[in-house]
Amino acid sequence: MRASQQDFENAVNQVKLLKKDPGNQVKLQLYALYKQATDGPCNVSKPGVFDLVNKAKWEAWNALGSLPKETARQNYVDLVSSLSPSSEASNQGKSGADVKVQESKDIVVTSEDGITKIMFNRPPKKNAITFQMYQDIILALKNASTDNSAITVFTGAGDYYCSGNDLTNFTSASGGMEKAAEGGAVLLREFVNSFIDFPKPLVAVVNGPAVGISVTLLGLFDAVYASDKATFHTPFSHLGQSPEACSSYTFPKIMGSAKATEMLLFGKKLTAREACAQGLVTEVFPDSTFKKEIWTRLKAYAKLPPNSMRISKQLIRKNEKEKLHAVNAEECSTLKERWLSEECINAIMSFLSRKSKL
Ligand SMILES: CCCC/C=C/CC(=O)SCCNC(=O)CCNC(=O)[C@H](O)C(C)(C)COP(=O)(O)OP(=O)(O)OC[C@H]1O[C@@H](n2cnc3c(N)ncnc32)[C@H](O)[C@@H]1OP(=O)(O)O
Repeated sequence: MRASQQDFENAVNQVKLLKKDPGNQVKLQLYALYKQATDGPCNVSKPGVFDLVNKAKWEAWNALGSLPKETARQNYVDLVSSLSPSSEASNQGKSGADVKVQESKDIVVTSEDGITKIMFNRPPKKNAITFQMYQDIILALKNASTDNSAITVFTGAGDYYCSGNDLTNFTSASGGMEKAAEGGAVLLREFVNSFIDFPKPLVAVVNGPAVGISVTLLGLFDAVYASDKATFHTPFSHLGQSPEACSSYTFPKIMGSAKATEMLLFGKKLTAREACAQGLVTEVFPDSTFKKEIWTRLKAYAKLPPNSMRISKQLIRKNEKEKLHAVNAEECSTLKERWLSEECINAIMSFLSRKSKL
């Protein structure tokens, strides 16, 4: 539900009652969202180089670009609610530990050391993504885009990074396959849009095998670090499906069309080192030292000036955004048809009756 003007005014009053100083980064974000929600895009000239405080405020406001007033109002309300007395109280006494910022069973979101971590947490099902998890991730990314972290990281709990879409999503949905396919396409489009538009550095820490949509999404990440135990598998033809998450565009661009064809059409599974050689993965680490090395590195990256990283990402992504949104829309409408095809229904039934495994 969208935040009303009254919700916004309540949030403005709530900020004045905060017992704990939320820190400069959050205060700047609150200021920027407030100005955007009330005055719209930044319309004043940049303060001089020695006017440090006003310059930082101006930069935070200006970084919001043409964000609509209603979205800024909503983000302000969400940010304040994450700082509310109840979350203040629950965060107390937890220094040194990850602070949980979103309650959800299968997606765990924590924030510490300038890093918001979003973890697939369904190890008994190899972290397969349910409809609820797609929604939880959309919310987690929305919150992470305005929280006080510098970078956002995805990883998986247990031995898998993620086994892709939960293949029971369609068969267990009420209202029949057609309705489920229609709803699935709308959800998928919104889900992928939230990756296309995510404003901060987005990093994947791929701890183990990755399948389907958890692989295709990597083309929208800014960096991908993998354990040497990770594998990358997109068996869309085996499943009677077609590529998603803009991979029909990003994969040929990243690895060339011949290599992308082997993955997206023929379902060739890549090792971490092969994926690195194709440019899908940034760097591979031995599994024994993976976690230690990667978190040390990410904590150092998270100390870099956050506005600078965000602005650089914006420059890199700016010219691609329109194209990515168009590709996403087309892939989703193609998939909606595919999910109703005999090829796809047979493949899912076959998996569910345990006749087939990847
Ligand atoms: C609405 C948006 C839609 C977006 C569309 C995206 C497309 C895709 O993501 S396509 C990719 C879909 N994923 C798969 O096809 C993977 C299917 N799973 C497997 O082939 C195997 O489970 C595995 C190779 C991942 C692991 O094999 P392993 O022998 O090690 O373990 P299992 O005993 O098979 O798995 C344990 C447990 O987990 C369940 N499970 C694993 N993956 C999925 C899945 N994707 N969907 C549903 N359930 C999954 C598996 O059934 C087992 O459950 P039980 O213990 O209850 O039998």
